[in-house]
Amino acid sequence: MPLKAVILIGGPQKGTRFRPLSFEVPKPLFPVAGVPMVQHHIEACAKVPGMKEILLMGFYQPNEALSRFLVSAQQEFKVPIRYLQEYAALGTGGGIYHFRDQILSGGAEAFFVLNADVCSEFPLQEMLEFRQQHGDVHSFVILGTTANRTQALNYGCIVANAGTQEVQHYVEKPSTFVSEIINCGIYLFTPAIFQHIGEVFQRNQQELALEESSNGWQRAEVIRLEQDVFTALAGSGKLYVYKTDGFWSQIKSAGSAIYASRLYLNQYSKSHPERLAQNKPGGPVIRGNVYIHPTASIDSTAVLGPNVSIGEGVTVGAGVRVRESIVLHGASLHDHTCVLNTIVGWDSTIGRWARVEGTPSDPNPNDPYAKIDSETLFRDGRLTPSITILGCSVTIPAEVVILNSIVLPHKELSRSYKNQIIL
Ligand SMILES: Nc1nc2c(ncn2[C@@H]2O[C@H](COP(=O)(O)OP(=O)(O)O[C@H]3O[C@H](CO)[C@@H](O)[C@H](O)[C@@H]3O)[C@@H](O)[C@H]2O)c(=O)[nH]1
Repeated sequence: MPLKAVILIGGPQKGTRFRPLSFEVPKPLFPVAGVPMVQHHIEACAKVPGMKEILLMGFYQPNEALSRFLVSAQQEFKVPIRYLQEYAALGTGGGIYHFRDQILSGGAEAFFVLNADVCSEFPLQEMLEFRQQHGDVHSFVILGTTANRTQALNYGCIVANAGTQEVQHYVEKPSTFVSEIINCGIYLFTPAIFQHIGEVFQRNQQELALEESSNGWQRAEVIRLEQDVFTALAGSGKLYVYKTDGFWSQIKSAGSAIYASRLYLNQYSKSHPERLAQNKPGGPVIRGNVYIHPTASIDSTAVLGPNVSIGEGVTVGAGVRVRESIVLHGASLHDHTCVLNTIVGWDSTIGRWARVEGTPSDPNPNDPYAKIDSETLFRDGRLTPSITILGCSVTIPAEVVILNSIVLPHKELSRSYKNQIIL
């Protein structure tokens, strides 16, 4: 069956919780477990038999980093990959409606839509099989997972028929409890979805025609898949939920990128064992799952892991300790530095014996359904302790301690800092 996939990558003003990291590279290209965030999506889509094309859709200005990524991903996964740029943020449903002809070109009978800012096992084949078995082949499928009662409120909530899994109610980010089954932001649609989105478009247009406004047509094109389409489809016999027990997490904040890295590194032991560093004579000590880019230079007395990703051209000196961290390309960790729960930005330097440490925001390990909280930066007017982030080209002097801080790009620090945003 000819299939396509659309990955919703959003645009620049979103992803503010990702600052200062999103200054340098669009968030969808931020490396998670050693590869750009959306490469995990692309790899999963490319594996599905019949996948004809993968479309990245967003309102980023196409830039060199994005184009280079698309070219290399096409070669690696042997499937056409294109970027479709929205002229403005059209919402999660507006973009796919605007570009519907491109999505359906070549006779696609069904297509996946995936939010870029999630990490998952992407059980796409299972979603196809589920649709085959339940409902009819014309139905739409949402990937769902279980959350705890409080955290569910931060997601789209789904009430489904226990037998058929047909969606009966859909409420986006409800203010009171609706269901523990949440929307993972991964969907399987048929071309018929465009009739439903089209109805919303027409209604928007009629409503806006009554207002005096010159950009009415443009605003009618802004459509939210969740509130505008799913809520209306619930109970109509067309929308189903396929529940997964596989790993899944949102990637909203920088802290959740470290958590997502851990989930993907874990998966590598099955899917990409070659990407996991091994303990070798004369090599650094590896604890748990660690990714090291082949061009990185690591001293044999360094101790790395668990959950560490080391980028291209990074140098790690003698006696360095790194745990639960992402070190981006070109960074340099001088002898005996200690880096914990931190993202070290591109080309940053940490002086010898310095300690750079953050506080993890991991989900409660005693609750199997807990998700990571991508909380706001401030609570009660204070910076909440979270992972430490060094923007690109930051210089940390020798022998200082940087704790729970966010350092903006190109800063040269001269002393220790604790719980601060360093502008
Ligand atoms: N192309 C494009 N993409 C967009 C736009 N707006 C958002 N996106 C992309 O769509 C995805 C969803 O983003 P949000 O609109 O910020 O929603 P959310 O708070 O992440 O919630 C959504 O995802 C949850 C799962 O992670 C769901 O639980 C929830 O129901 C909803 O679908 C992200 O990958 C984002 O980049 C847009 O105008 N255009």
